[in-house]
Order: sequence, then structure tokens, then C-alpha cells
Amino acid sequence: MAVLTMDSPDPLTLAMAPPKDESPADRWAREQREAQARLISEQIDAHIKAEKQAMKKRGKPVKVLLLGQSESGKSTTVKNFQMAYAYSSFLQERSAWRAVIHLNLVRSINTILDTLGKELSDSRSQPQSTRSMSPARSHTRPSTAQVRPTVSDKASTLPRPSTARTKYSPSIDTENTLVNPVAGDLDPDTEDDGDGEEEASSFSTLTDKHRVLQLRLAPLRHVQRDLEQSLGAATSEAPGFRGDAAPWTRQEDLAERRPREFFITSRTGWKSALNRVKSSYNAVRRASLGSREDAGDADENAMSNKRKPYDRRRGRPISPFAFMNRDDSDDDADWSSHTGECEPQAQTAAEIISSSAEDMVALWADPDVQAILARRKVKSRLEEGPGFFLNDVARVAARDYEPSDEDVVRARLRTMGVQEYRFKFDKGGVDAGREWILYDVGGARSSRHAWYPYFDDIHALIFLAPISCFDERLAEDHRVNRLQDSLMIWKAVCGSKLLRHVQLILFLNKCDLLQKKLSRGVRVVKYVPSYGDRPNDAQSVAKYFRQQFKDVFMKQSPEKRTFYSYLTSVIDTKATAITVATVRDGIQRNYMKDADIL
Ligand SMILES: Nc1nc2c(ncn2[C@@H]2O[C@H](COP(=O)(O)OP(=O)(O)OP(=O)(O)O)[C@@H](O)[C@H]2O)c(=O)[nH]1
Ligand SMILES: [Mg+2]
Repeated sequence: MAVLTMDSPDPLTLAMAPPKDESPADRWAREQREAQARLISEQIDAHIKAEKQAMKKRGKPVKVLLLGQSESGKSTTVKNFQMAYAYSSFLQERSAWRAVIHLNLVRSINTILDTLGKELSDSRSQPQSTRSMSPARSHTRPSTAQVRPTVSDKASTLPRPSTARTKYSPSIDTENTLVNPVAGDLDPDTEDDGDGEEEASSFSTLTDKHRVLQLRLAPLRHVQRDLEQSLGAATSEAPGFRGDAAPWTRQEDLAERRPREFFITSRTGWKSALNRVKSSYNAVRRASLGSREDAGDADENAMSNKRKPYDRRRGRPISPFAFMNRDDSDDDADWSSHTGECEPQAQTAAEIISSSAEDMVALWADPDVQAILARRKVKSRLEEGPGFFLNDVARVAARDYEPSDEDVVRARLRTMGVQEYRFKFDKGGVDAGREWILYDVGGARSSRHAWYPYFDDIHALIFLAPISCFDERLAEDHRVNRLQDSLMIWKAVCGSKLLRHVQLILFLNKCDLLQKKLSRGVRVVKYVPSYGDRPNDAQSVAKYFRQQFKDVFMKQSPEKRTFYSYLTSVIDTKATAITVATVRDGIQRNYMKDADIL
């Protein structure tokens, strides 16, 4: 074995030494390269120094985590912050939401077509004796293939409804579904109003006109598939998952910490999804924004094959968002080379949607279709569900459609992983100029393990609890009532030792939907027996639910702290702007008080 002795030449010196037989030209080239490298190194050092000084001057960023179950309104709240304080970046993204809105719309249409399909097959499967109750039912039905594709009521040869309808009997929850909303699971055998207890009919009111519409709208199935493919995994709702409401509590008991970086899934979720279709919509916009947009062409599955976004200067993963004020925009410079991938599918989808506009309007406006949807309980599910655009078809399907702010706020795309938004409040407030970071998380049960690593490094937590969901079940686990799930998460949040100094702010959200639900006659006491004989109006119900959350807060908080709560409908951007401003001031004051700045 060779041994290094003191007499041996220093291996480092040897490695750095120029080649023995270096020519003058090679030497000149080498020295040029070395000078260039020195210059770059000095520039990086100067940049880091300037950044550190700026950081010191600005102070640490205010960090806010948004929590709540899936579809509680976290991302919608972020959009409200974005609209209020980073509107230019919101505008830059706005047109890209068109694909999401189109997908939301097409899904609603396909849900209607599915319902009509069921209606027809249910009526066909009725025994002959039932069908022959009415003389009209002996009429021969034309085969679908024979139907001329025109939308006219005159061709109708199908029977009209008789008055002898099957009695509507909702097999819904009985009493005691939610005796104590904080306690255990629901009875898995019970069903609620919103879960699709549908009443089949022994005959169909559908005519040739509807069949023609069905045929003409059939291409929208492909459109849905194509848009889902273009936008990636965030378009599907959370898969079934029978995990805990607050899976981190066990970790907390064991004082187990996992590094946050492990969980950051930069460039997944809706931002990446939007960027995949963005370029196909607006070539001019693309040309002007191409250099700064964090344009993603990867969905979550493709991520592992891509270069990971990493900010060498700051030593952390790059934000997946372009949502930041101008002087932060260089954050995403590494990604500019990915910009501009064209998604012709989204454009083709927009063309088909545009040419189907009239038929979509006709389908949704049709009184027979409306009656079937109402009877099968699909109507309220659509109207009160996320991403409802059926009342805006003519506008949304137009060739030159550009989403409005309100459209973007109403659009639905699931958040995957944890997404980070950075921005500064340019003007106003007690702490103008300070950087803020909002963390938006995926709220499905399968995503909640990713929340915990953020607990020890945040100043405030905004918790979204949709109070209209008292009669709904979790998509990922149908045994669990959604209000109960919210309360279980809230309980764990309030009781968390890591969060004991964190300012908790509760948004009792979806008050507009609560109002709608109650006005169509849904009774709270049926799902929350403890509600008793209190009035079934939105104000009383909201007050009662607020008290439930407050009780949990008071009981679980490890230390005394103030309870902040707001009744919100975060799709109402005007009202939410006021709430957001109040919350912002409150968080800033608290932050500065803690930092002994005030
Ligand atoms: N009517 C009504 N709709 C709301 C309200 N808040 C949110 N929504 C809608 O509900 C849907 C879901 O909202 P998101 O903000 O995406 O929910 P989220 O909590 O981010 O959900 P995940 O990303 O799955 O965790 C969207 O279509 C929103 O427009 C509200 O107060 N009223
Ligand atoms: Mg979200």
C-alpha cells in the first residue's frame, strides 16, 4: 500500500497545479476561466451579503398556516389574500383558471347526463305490469340511434308522467347521528340528505328532445377526461382513506419531528396544473410573462423525474408559486426554462365547450331535467357543491371567455401537498414592507400528516371550518360527518403543545351555503340532536356552532389565549377583503408584540 510521507508533494497542490506541458495559449485560456470563476464567486458573495442585510432590515417573515378539512375554503382564502395584496400576480394567473372552470362546468354537465341515463335505465327496468299502468306507456320508444339530432319538443313520443308517483321517502339519518359532535364515528349505515339518496321513478318524463341533447353533449365526456389529464392529479378529489382526523397527535405525544423539507411538494398542485394549460390560452400573455412565471409541466407523478426546484441562495426549496411581489420574482428564475409548454388539449376542450354552449343551456334550463335532478337530489348537490358554473354557461363557454375574479374564487381544484405563498404588504398597516408567508395545505385525511412539521415555526394559524357541512359526510371516509371531522381537527389544534403560543383564528366558513341549506328546509336538529329546539335559522345555527368551537378552544388550550372567530363566506370577495384586512392587522400586531417591536 502506498504511504504518504512528509516528503511527498501535497496532493491538493498537485491537483491544482497547471498541466506540466501547458502551452502559452492553454495557459491564457485557463487564467481567463479562473478569473471568470472568481468574478462569479465574488458576485454570489455580494448578493448573499446584500440579501442578509435586507433580511435583517426587514426582520423575519410572518408565517401563517391555513388548516381545515378538504373543501373547507383554505385555497379560496389564500386567493382573497392574493387579490387584496398581490393583485398583479393574481391577474397574471387568472386566465389560466379557464381550464379549471371548464372542467368544473363539464363535470356538472356529465353528472346531469349520468342522472338522465339512470333515469332512463330505471324506467326501462320497471316490470311491464308497472309500466302498463298508464295507457300512454304502451307507446313504442324510438331507439337512440334513430333519433335525429335536433332539439325539438315536437318529436316527443314518450309518455308523460302519471300522477301515481313513487312516494318520496328519504332513507336518511335517524336521530342521534351526532349526539356529541366531538365524540366518535357515525353509524356507517346511516345516510344523509346530501349523500345521494335518490328516488327512482317508475317511468320517465324524458323525450326525444332529451335524447338528442344527450347525444349532442356526449363529446363532453372526452373533454372531461382530456382536461383532467392536462391539469393533473389535483383534479380528482381525495381518494378513500380511513385514517385519523388529526394524525399528528401521536407524533406529538412521542415528541417525534420530521424535517419539513421532507413534506414540501413544490410544484405540485394547482399552480403546476394551471401552468400546464396556461400557454395554450394566451400567446401574447405567454410571450410577455414567459421569463418570470413558475411554469410547471410536471404533475405530482412526474416530479421525481424532474430537476427539483431549489434556491441555492436561500438554501431551501423554491416556492411553487409566482404569487409574490415583484422583488421576489427572481425566486423562480430557475424555472423559466420550463415555461411555455403548449397544451393543445385545453384549447380543443375550449372549442368543444364553446360549440356545445346552447345545448348545455338547454339541458340545464329544461323543466323536466330540473324536476328529475330535484327528485334525485342531484340539483342541490350541484348548486351547493364546489365549482358550480351551470348558471353561467353562456358566459363561461364563450370563445373569448376570460375568468373574472369571482369565477376564480368559485373554481375548485384540490391542493396537493403543502404550498407556499410569499408576499409583502406594500402599503398601510402597522408593519408595511414585512414579508409574509402563507402555507396552504391539502385538507384530505391522507394529507394531514404533512401539517405537523409546520407547527413549530408559525406565528398564526387560520382554521377553516365549513359550518354548512353539518349534514354531509367526508368524501374520503363516508362514516364521518364533516362538522364532526372539523371539530376533531380543531380540538387537536387547540390542544397542541407546539401551537400553544400561536395565534389561532377561526373562520366559520360557507355561511352563504348554510343559509341556502336551511332555507330549503334542512333541519339541523336531525343531524345535531344537541341543537334541540333552537330556531332553525342561519344566525342561531352559526351562533350555536361558534359556541361549540369556542368551548373546545377554552377546554383544550394548554394556556389562556384569546378566541378569534369570524363568520365568513370566502367566495364573497368584498366581505372577505374586510375580514382579511382585520385578520392581517391582528396577526401583525400580535407578531410585533411578541417580537417586542410594539
Ligand atoms: N358557496 C361557498 N363556496 C365556498 C366557500 N368557500 C369555499 N368555497 C368553494 O368550495 C370549494 C373548495 O374550496 P377550496 O378553497 O378549494 O378548499 P380547500 O380547503 O383548499 O380544499 P383542499 O385543497 O382539498 O384542502 C371551491 O370551489 C370554493 O369556491 C364559501 O364560503 N361559500
Ligand atoms: Mg386547497
